Amino acid sequence: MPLFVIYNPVCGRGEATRLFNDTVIPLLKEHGREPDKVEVTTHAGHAGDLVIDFLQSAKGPVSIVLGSGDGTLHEILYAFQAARTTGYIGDVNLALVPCGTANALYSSLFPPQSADAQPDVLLSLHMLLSESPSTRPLTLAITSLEAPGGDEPQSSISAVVTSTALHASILHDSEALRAAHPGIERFKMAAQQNITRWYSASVRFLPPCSIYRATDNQFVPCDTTDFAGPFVYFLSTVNVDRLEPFFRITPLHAIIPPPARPEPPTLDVVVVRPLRDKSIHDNSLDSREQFSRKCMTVLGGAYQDGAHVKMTYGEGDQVSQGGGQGEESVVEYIRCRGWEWVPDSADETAHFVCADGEILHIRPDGKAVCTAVHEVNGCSFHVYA
Ligand SMILES: Nc1ncnc2c1ncn2[C@@H]1O[C@H](COP(=O)(O)OP(=O)(O)OP(=O)(O)O)[C@@H](O)[C@H]1O
Repeated sequence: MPLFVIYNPVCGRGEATRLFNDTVIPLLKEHGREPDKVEVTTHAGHAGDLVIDFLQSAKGPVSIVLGSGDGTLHEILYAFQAARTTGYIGDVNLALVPCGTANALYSSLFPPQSADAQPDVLLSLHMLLSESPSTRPLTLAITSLEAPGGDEPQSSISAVVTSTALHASILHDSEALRAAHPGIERFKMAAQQNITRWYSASVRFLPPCSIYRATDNQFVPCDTTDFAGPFVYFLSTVNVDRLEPFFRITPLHAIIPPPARPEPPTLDVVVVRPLRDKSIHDNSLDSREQFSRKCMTVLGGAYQDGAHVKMTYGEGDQVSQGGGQGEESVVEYIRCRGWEWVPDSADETAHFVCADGEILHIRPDGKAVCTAVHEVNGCSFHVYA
């Protein structure tokens, strides 16, 4: 199978060049796998062009060793989506070498054992080099931004996360902090800036659609697929149970995995709506500050191995950890084929959508429609794991 090696020299802490020259390429050669091509990205968007160029010369399935974070993978998928016809129909098999900041996909496939242990970044590559390599198919999420006026919708694609509300605002604001804070602390700083904000929008989930019931630890059919706002948190993932090695925001993806192909692909969605809290009666600053404290506790549960999915509204200001019978869960955890997010025209910040770190803007009176798919333009993606 043709082998392409590509890495982003500036992602994460800028260590990919050393890792590839000292370790990855020598390891491939030791195993008799001389790459057909080795490329280094030189600018944003370059990875997509390089991969499409390589595939145009390939006849069948290819293997790609990708040294990057999730953003570079997003660019490759985006290039496939934008190209419409790449001339290539087949499988792309990726060996991920995590070099980025968050590495959500890699750390979901290979969860770290402890925060102290140095992560092994070569596990996907070792699988490619093993005698019987196995791969897992990726589900992709296509987001279309539709607006009145008949213009062709703008669209994007994710292999990790598609979000609105707090998470999209955090990603939007954290870009401005990237130069001064290259590590993941910039996400926490941006979270502080946005934690009291509520987002006015309505949502429709696309079937099949089920909701997690913590009391008996299973998904059950949704009573309704229409959710009214305001929202604090609205985030969907594919392929991952975490966005950082220890931020396990959609843990059920791993604990109760979605059905395998040929079943329709699904997204896992985490929703927090403040007006479900019986102690909140209005959207005054006091109420938003009161709710923000609960929200921090609940989202902090993602750092405790995904404990947030079982948290319930307790007495007054309290959030209960385990959740008692009859207590309302704070998080609504939905598994569905897709969703439509319709922001209120007056709420500017509700118009941001994040697709694997790329920030999209819903146009006035428009909406975002996100749908899970198995392939893009005749091509399906797999990762060695
Ligand atoms: N040579 C380059 N110079 C500047 N930017 C580049 C270059 N090559 C790629 N890029 C850009 O770097 C961005 C960041 O890369 P990537 O997302 O892979 O890493 P990250 O942001 O550090 O990690 P993560 O996405 O896991 O948080 C990509 O979106 C890409 O556009």
